[in-house]
Amino acid sequence: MNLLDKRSLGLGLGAAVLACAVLPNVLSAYWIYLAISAMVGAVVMQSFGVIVGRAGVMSLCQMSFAAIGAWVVLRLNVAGAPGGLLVWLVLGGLAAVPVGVAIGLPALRIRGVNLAVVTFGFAVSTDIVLNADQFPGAEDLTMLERPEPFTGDAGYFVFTVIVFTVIAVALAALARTRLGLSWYELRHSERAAAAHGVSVARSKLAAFAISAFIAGVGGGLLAGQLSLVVPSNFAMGQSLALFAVAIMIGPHHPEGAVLGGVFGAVMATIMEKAHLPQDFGGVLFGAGALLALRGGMSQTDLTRTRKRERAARKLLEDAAGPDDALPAPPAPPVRAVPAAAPEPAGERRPCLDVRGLTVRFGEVVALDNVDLAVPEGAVVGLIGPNGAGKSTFIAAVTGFVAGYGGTVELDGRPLDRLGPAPRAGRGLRRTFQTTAIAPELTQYEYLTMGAGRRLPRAEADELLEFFGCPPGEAPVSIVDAGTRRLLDVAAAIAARPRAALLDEPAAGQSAAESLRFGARLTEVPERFGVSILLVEHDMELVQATCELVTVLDFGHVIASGPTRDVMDDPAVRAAYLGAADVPAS
Ligand SMILES: Nc1ncnc2c1ncn2[C@@H]1O[C@H](COP(=O)(O)OP(=O)(O)OP(=O)(O)O)[C@@H](O)[C@H]1O
Repeated sequence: MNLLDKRSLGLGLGAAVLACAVLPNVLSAYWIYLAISAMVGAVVMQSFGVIVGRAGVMSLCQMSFAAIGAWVVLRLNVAGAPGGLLVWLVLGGLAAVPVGVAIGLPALRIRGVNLAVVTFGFAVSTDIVLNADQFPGAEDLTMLERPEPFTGDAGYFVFTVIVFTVIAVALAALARTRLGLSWYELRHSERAAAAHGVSVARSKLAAFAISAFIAGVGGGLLAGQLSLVVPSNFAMGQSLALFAVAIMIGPHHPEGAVLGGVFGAVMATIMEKAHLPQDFGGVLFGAGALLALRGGMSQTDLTRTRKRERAARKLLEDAAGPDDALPAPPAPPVRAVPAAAPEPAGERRPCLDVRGLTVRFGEVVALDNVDLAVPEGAVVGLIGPNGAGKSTFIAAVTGFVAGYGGTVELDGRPLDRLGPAPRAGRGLRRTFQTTAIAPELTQYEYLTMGAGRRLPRAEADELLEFFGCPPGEAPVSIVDAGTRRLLDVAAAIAARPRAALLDEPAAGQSAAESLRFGARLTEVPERFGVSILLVEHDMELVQATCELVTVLDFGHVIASGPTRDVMDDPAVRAAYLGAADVPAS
């Protein structure tokens, strides 16, 4: 846990203790009631924080999950079930989970506005069902028994703060796990998450399940507050308004969840005092959400990211000394061939073996019967003009193209029936031409994500230094585009795959940086045990780095073999490189 996280946790726990000690003694009964409403709202906000704030999924039915939790708690109360409110809250949350998973299933195929429509449809259906009957206990006015010593309103406020804090601590711990980090990745790019071996389906369903559980607990807490709840407590309009608050504030951070809860609780009072219709509050939330969407970040994300950036900049300045902005990365010597190559690459066992790869996009034949092998411990180049099929090759080999012809084998095992995440799990990693790294993550977190395991600091530091990236505490948001590509490569290598397929990793770098990167790349097989396929337009980099090269043109292999031979091939020079562009070999 870094210093900022520790400080945030300490501050949060301190604030919770202070709120419990002070507020019940200074607030009037009316304001204590509102404070309970704010904390109940904050718990529901935490559920938005998981699904909307972290996973970036547009869910408009969180109040429906809350209604399930409330219903279960009230039913257990009426039945006089053992355990009391605390146990009933957990059962209410658990009852919402299968429904959350069922609602999450369409999210595996659809996203964005279409998914929002599906979840809103569920909210509407729940509204209809709830209005058809009363909540348990409403008919004979059965009051809900709160647990000792939280029976009074002041005590119940403390109870809600405790529940909120327990969930906040659990979520903070979860945020540091692979699942928690994968939600941030999903929010920015499902493809990038899959390339890191994340099962997008499992990760999304887990987000729905956990957020439904928390919303169910929130609904149960509301039942504990009111005893007699009515369908309008969970109306679809509430889900919509709270969704807007979530987008605006960012309830995936505890302070955002509390702020959202407070807004929800006091907005009606503020509107009343301002002689405005209550629905006007929803309009304000909507306007705030639009502003946040335009800015690309919620308010709490913005505040936290700025704080992290300030701390990281200071770290960088301290590391660089007075004269340099960034520490100069060590420059390993340029070598054309890995030192440990025991025999020419062409004669070594292929680690990745692709045979007869054919990909069609409608009438376009992007790849036609392409053979390519990456020998164990080699750096192999794949070059060709724009549109030749290089990125398609990487996409198909790593499982991002459904229905290709030919075979892909890693260490002799066929991968053709597997999707991207299992292929990554088997040891086949890739990077993308356009990086989509979540800017909220630190570099350490991103490397952990890529590694797919707990990454010791020393190992992460070694990787970052090796690829010339800033210190690991630096958030991705302050890392420039060129360095992000290197970070992407470092994250792929962190997984220690058998082979990494790199799509133009040096794009946007100066000639000197590119050569320095190439020098590092030649060391990768020996140092990290990873064979490399390098797609590049920079011919100097390819010549300095690759033992073997394959040239594609219009989806066909026009040459393949040792780099020097291929570069000297008149057909290659004529068809692609243009003799003048090729440095003399
Ligand atoms: N999803 C797609 N749908 C339809 N056509 C596609 C798709 N992806 C790629 N293509 C086509 O396949 C061909 C190969 O494209 P690809 O992006 O693989 O080339 P490339 O060699 O990587 O080019 P560049 O160097 O510009 O990245 C092009 O004609 C392209 O228009």
